[in-house]
Amino acid sequence: MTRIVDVGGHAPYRIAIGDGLLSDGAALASHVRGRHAMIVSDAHVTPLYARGVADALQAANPGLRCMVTCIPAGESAKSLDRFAELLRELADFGATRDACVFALGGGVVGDLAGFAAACWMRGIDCVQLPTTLLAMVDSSVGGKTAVDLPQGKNLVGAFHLPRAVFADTATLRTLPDRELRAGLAEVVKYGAIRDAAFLDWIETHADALLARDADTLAEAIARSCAHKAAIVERDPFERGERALLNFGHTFAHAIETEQGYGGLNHGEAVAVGMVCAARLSARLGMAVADDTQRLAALLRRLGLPVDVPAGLDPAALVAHMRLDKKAIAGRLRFVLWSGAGAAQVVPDVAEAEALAALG
Ligand SMILES: O=C(O)C(=O)C[C@@H](O)[C@H](O)[C@H](O)COP(=O)(O)O
Ligand SMILES: [Zn+2]
Repeated sequence: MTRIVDVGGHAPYRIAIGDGLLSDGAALASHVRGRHAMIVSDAHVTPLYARGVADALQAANPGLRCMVTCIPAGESAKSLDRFAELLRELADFGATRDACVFALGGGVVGDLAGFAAACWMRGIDCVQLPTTLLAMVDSSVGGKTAVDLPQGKNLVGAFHLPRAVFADTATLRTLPDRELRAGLAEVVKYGAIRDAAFLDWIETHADALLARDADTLAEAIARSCAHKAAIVERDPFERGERALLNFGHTFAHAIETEQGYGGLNHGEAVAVGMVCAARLSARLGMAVADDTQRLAALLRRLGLPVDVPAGLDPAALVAHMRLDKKAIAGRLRFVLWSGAGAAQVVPDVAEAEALAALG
């Protein structure tokens, strides 16, 4: 069974979630307007799925020229250097404005390939083919594309909506456990910020999610995508409510940056960040400490970290937070929590409070 989530707005597109979608060459090829398809993938995913996608595309459209380009696995590939390399490859490939980039992989591939598609000839089509849970429930949807700088995560990027998203849930069978858990952190985020019943559901289904029960995972993906779609179609450029999707991310990005993108992965950092944000909310009187305990307990149960890694300099973390994209006029803004299902953006949080929330 394929689940569909439609994302409305000025350039609507469809998210398809189901088993075997990467083999559906006709569906994939229907999004290619011209003759060039570049499949961008990483060193883990390329050997598993890239040839299959290229063959499926070519079988559906024999006139198509397909190329596969492979980037190193891991967050450090989300760099300006890799970005420039992809642009050079698009040039060598002779990609014209009707070319299509297929981003086959996790969040790093999606963000990097999406950014290259956003910039090549001022914007070409991009189809997202997420192969990690995190990319399926979050990064492949909504059009945020970016690379990191040593000074901060996702600091250079563009909003560039995908033409379509195909989440082939068969790929989750080969996903390392750590990556599965990272994706669950973003799933928990949706329950935390806007759906108390979904948070209950995650608690009830935690074991099934960890055991990769196919139906339970597909339901979690579809419900997460529906939440994200509802927000990004109303606020594609993060002028308002989209910032709620950044719950936990001010702390998370600071940790990822301070660790040089080689420590916690994004989902793990978001887990820690959400607990810090919940603690901060309790300190500011918005939430009760029990809610923080409940969130931390669920994340722990899902195998995620909840404490800031030892040895990180709190002052350095706060310095990174000042370059957060939500900050205004140098003042810290956080997405804070009022308990299950409710969050809001709070401007001008005192540095001392942010420091204390690190735990
Ligand atoms: O789509 C969004 O909006 C989000 O904030 C979702 C986040 O989970 C995601 O990590 C996003 O890439 C963070 O964006 P940033 O603007 O904080 O760099
Ligand atoms: Zn995130």
